[in-house]
Amino acid sequence: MHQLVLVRHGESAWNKENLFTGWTDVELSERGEEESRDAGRLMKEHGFVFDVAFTSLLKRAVKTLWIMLEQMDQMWIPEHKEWRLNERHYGALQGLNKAQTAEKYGDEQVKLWRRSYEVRPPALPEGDPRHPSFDPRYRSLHKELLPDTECLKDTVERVLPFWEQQAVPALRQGERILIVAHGNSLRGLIKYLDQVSDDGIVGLEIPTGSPLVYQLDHDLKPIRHYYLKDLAQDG
Ligand SMILES: O=C(O)[C@H](O)COP(=O)(O)O
Repeated sequence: MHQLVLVRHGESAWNKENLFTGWTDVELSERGEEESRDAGRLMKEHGFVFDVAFTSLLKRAVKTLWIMLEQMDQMWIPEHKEWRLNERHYGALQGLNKAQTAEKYGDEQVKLWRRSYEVRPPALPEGDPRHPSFDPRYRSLHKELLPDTECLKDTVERVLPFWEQQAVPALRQGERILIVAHGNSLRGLIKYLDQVSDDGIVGLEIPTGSPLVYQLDHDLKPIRHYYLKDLAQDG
């Protein structure tokens, strides 16, 4: 059996303000830092030990990882920062308030943008300074890889190469891995792991800062998954 733990970053400053975030690089809120400490303590209490960690290039995920590793006294393990684990790119919606956007475009349209599989939000305008091509952290990537908007399908398609080329080899070597990412990049990975349908994924929500444990069989197929908080509550 293989161990995989997925954690969505703790609450961010823009989660708190209910703003579309995507690739915007925002800090954790104080609550998000507390969630991260609690998650690290919980994993330590349950004896979780990791051999390698993966996270995105966005500080809300990186800091969540660091805070949890510090609580577990495992800051020494190798960590890999992967653009492919970044949150789904929300295009021109980034920075807009979700409630105000729903008032302007309607709840149904916003739900489609947020939770459907193949509906992309409006793209960033050409030359928008927020485009990833202006961000030095992506300078080594071919421009056609850099999104100006993404639907969940797009996100799945850029997360899966990470899964196949980075996570699978580590798991097959018996390494216990921790992945700290984002609500939608994790929805995309979970869709693949659990073979969730395009319709079924609409209802899947990932809470912030809550370790989700996957037990995988020899073929890396999920045997079971559970939130560690639920296990703790069940005693
Ligand atoms: O990018 C964001 O706005 C959040 O991280 C996730 O937003 P969502 O839950 O609206 O997809």
